[in-house]
Amino acid sequence: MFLDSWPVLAAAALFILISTNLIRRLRSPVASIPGPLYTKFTSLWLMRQEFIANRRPYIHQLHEKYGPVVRLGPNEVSFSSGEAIKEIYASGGSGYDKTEFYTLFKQFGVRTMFSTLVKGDHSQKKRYIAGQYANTNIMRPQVMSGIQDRADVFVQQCRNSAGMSTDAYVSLHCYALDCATHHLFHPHGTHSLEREEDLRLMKELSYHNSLQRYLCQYYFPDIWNFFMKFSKPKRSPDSNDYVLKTNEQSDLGECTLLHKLQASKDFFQKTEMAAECMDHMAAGIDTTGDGLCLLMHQMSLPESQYVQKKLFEEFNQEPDKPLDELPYLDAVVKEGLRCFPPIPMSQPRYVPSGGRTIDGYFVPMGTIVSCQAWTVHRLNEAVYPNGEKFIPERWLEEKGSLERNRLYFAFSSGGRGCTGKHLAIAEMKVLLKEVYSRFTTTVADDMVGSMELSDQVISSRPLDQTCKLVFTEIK
Ligand code: HEM
Repeated sequence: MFLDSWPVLAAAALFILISTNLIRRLRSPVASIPGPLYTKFTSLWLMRQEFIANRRPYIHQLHEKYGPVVRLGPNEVSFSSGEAIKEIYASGGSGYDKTEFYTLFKQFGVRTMFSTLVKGDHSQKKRYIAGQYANTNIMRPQVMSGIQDRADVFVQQCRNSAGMSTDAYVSLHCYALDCATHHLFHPHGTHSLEREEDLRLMKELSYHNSLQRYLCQYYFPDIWNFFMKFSKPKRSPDSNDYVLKTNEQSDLGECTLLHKLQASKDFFQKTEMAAECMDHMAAGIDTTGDGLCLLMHQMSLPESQYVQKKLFEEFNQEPDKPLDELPYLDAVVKEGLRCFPPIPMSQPRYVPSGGRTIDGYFVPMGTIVSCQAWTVHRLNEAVYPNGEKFIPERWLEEKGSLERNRLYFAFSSGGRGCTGKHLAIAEMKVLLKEVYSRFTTTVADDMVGSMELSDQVISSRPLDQTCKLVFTEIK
């Protein structure tokens, strides 16, 4: 009797399960947030967009259609207002906890400051690390002279290739790697602008295609771990070796990160030190390299040639003025990172217990919420009019300055914002000053590669990873 009716019972059980699930989703406060109907029931479409590297443009389109708050799935919401940024990323100092997405960024199997999920654990690590990245430390001669030396090499290479087509994508990523490793490991930093063996590290770190692999690891961890038992491909083996060997050195400059970590060895185990350094090396190369590359490409287009002239005038008027007292240079760097944020994608966080009201909507505990710089910087017309356009002058206007800076999300916001911000800005300003006080740049005739953004796991890079420019010396 029972055997006869089991298919009916199974179907009934399945029906009850699906309908309770549907009712739960429809009753959730997330269901009343604007968004496509299907996102009330499933995240599958979002997942598909991620696998085809289209998450950022997809979310941007949804914001264009539905406004500043958009439901992405039954358990995920995207925001784009300043109010939401403040709540998600800065409430209580460092905002909400990170999601498991950041587990993907473990190094040598351990959590770094970046991949630590919970507030308390993060702030303990940050206490030891943040000081080395404070502006006062970055401005010290030991750090700045290392950046200056690398910029001098870059300029020498521009001189050697003046008038010819040069791939600035390669040299700018080398510059970013060399500056970051100088700050991490001086005197054991890389010289990839000059040395072939260091150039290999830059290529290994910058020319990878791992988006789908990371996503499989994130969405299907059990299957991933099962297959990894049989084959464990080593991520960036040369870079790992370099970091592990350098971590054995004991003659490090006192401004370096590794010096500070070694002095805090009661807190950091050896593997943790290496993981932290590896993470900062990776964080420092593509971000600054891509940021500079996208900016210099934009400045080399015919419509932005005037920006180069204005920079040249600023540099020439008072050649010895400190970098942080050059308002137009500051405006150019800010506008470059506003238009082309190297981390333009969502930075996911969990709504804490009790739920929160964000931008007027109640969002229950455990919902994944995020903002993406690409949308924040483009769809807030009142703060950034003509948001699609590269207009450095907007940053010079007194009116609206507070709002512009408040909404600026290139380095994220709050206690979990970019630790390397001052280092990155110093690198960018030194290089732009050295280049544009001597050269003009134009896009080379043989530049056929696309500069469209190609999304990786959290960062984006120029699609074809090439940017051919011509450097012409100013007589
Ligand atoms: C233009 C260059 C850069 C940009 C636009 C940038 C942007 C960002 C952003 C948006 C975050 C937060 C990401 C998230 O929460 O998901 C972040 C975090 C971080 N960045 Fe950067 N970054 C840059 C350069 C650097 C450099 C040069 C370093 C170090 C050498 C660095 C080290 C870090 C670290 C360690 C974190 C984690 C901070 C924490 O969790 O407390 N970044 N960066």
